[in-house]
Formats: sequence, structure tokens, C-alpha cells
Amino acid sequence: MSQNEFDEKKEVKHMEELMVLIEDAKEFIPYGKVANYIPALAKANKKDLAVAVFLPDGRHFEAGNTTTRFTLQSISKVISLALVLMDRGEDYVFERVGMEPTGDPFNSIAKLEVRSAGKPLNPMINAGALAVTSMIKGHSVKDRFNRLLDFMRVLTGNKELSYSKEVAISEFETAHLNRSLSYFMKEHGIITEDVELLLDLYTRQCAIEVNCVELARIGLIFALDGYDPVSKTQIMPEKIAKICNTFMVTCGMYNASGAFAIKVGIPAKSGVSGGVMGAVPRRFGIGVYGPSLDEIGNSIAGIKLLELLAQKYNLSIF
Ligand SMILES: NC(=O)CC[C@H](N)C(=O)O
Repeated sequence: MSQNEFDEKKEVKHMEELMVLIEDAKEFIPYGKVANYIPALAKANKKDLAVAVFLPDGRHFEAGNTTTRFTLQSISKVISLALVLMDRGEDYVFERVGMEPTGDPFNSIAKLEVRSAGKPLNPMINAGALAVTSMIKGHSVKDRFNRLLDFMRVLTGNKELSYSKEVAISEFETAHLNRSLSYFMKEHGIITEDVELLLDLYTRQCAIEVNCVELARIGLIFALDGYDPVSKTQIMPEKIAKICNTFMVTCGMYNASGAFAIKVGIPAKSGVSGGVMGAVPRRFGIGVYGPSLDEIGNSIAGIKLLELLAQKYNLSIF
């Protein structure tokens, strides 16, 4: 048997294994709900579940409906953080946003007042992400958004990558809580720009659309500390990728980050669209999509799938 045939057999085996894991994880879909606080997200197909795994040699494996495009939502918080750290440097960023997990829901306003005088505790909660987005450099919302989109295009290798206007507008029209968080931070000098402009930029950022394979490729770049093995370029400084990976471990799965660290044990970031990006240091990137969410806002079957994957391939970094 030639080396190629041998590899092909192995690939088929990996695909089959992923299919089996998907079928097992699918059983959890009925116990969750599709997000509806952003009205346009309620249109997602609750039964969808897909996974892609991207390897450093450029191959990827996928199972389920991996062509479905979905919005990044909170996964975008990691990407905007990386961009802003490159734009402004660590000192500037961490004067305005902290490094500690909150243990609260992602959209909570409580600790902004009682713990930190308007300075959000970390960049993965909405308050912190809004502060981070306000630090994206550029002359206008359009210019700043295009810089973020260009960065996303480099990370995914997809020059056509864009965003869902429908989801962005739907969130912009209903983002009363995010407006409250922003005004509170403006009062404390963490945000200085016009809140409506910030919300325009933030809701477009959250509405950038990817598929599972693209998400897995971004995960791989974080897993390789900022290096993209496909284009053979260091896309962000190693130090910045490591900061992002650490935030993903401590706060990437909202107030379920502790349980996720124990059960799965990899840097990961979820979004209310049902996407989850995973980065297994030096081994691979993972993209999962399953819009049925648990009560915390994480993909209910997606988390199960990652648990099964982590057990099967011994992925935990701990
Ligand atoms: N958890 C999330 O994915 C939240 C992102 C969403 N755009 C929001 O700000 O509410």
C-alpha cells in the first residue's frame, strides 16, 4: 500500500469517527433553545450540528452540515482583542479592561459598579468587548470595521468574507443592555466615543459570518501561537496569541468556563449563534456549530461534542 492510500484510509477513518461523535452529541439538541434576544438569530435551524478540525499540515476533517454560515457573535471578541492589542499595545488596553473572570452571565452589568468603577473585568464579557471594540483604530466606523474584516479575511483565508446585515441591524435595534453598559463605561471615561457609533461597529463585528471550516482555521492559528501554516506567515505576535488563548481558558465559555476547563480543557470561545472555536495548542483548531443553546448561552450539543472529542483524542491541556 502506498503512503497516499494509507493516508486516505486514515482520513476516511477520522471522518467516520467525527460522524459518530456528531450522532452521539445530537441527542442533546432537544434540551436547548435557539437564541432569540437578537430576533434574527431565532431563524437558525435548531437541529444543525457540524464540526471541522484543522491540522497544522493544512488538511481538515469535517462532519455534519459544515457549509452553513453563521455569525461569530461573542467569538468575535477574541479577534477584536488580538487586533486592538496589535493596534494599541498591552498597557493601553489593560488600563481600560481587566484580566479577571467574573462568574456572571456575559451581559451582566452588576460588577461594573460594585467591583471596578466602570472598568470591565475582562474582554470576553460584553462590557469588556464593547470597550475593546471602541479601541479599534480608524477614521470612521466603516474604516474601523473594514480593518477588522480584513484581519478576519487574513485569518480565514477567505477574501470574500463578509457580515450579515440582517443580524447586525436586528441586534442594533434591540441592544438596549449593551447601550446601558456602554453609557455606564462612558460615564467612567473607559469609552469616549459616541455610543451609537460604537454599537454600530460592535453589532457589525458580531455579525461577521463564517462556516465551521473557517472557524477551525482561526482556531488553528491561535493553537499555533499566531502562525498560519497555510499561508506560512506569523499573523500576530506570539505573545498576543498567548494572551487570547489564556482569556479563552479563563473566560471563553462565559460563566461555564470552569466546568468547560474540567470537562474539555482546551482554550475555546463560544457565541450565542451556536458557534464554538477551539484551539488545541500545537495540535489543531476546531470549529463547531450547533445553535441549540444551554441556559448559559453555549451550544448544548456543541459542548457535548467537544467533550467527546476531548476524551477520545486526549485533548485537555491540563
Ligand atoms: N454571548 C454572545 O455571543 C453575545 C454577543 C451578542 N452580540 C451580544 O452582545 O449580546
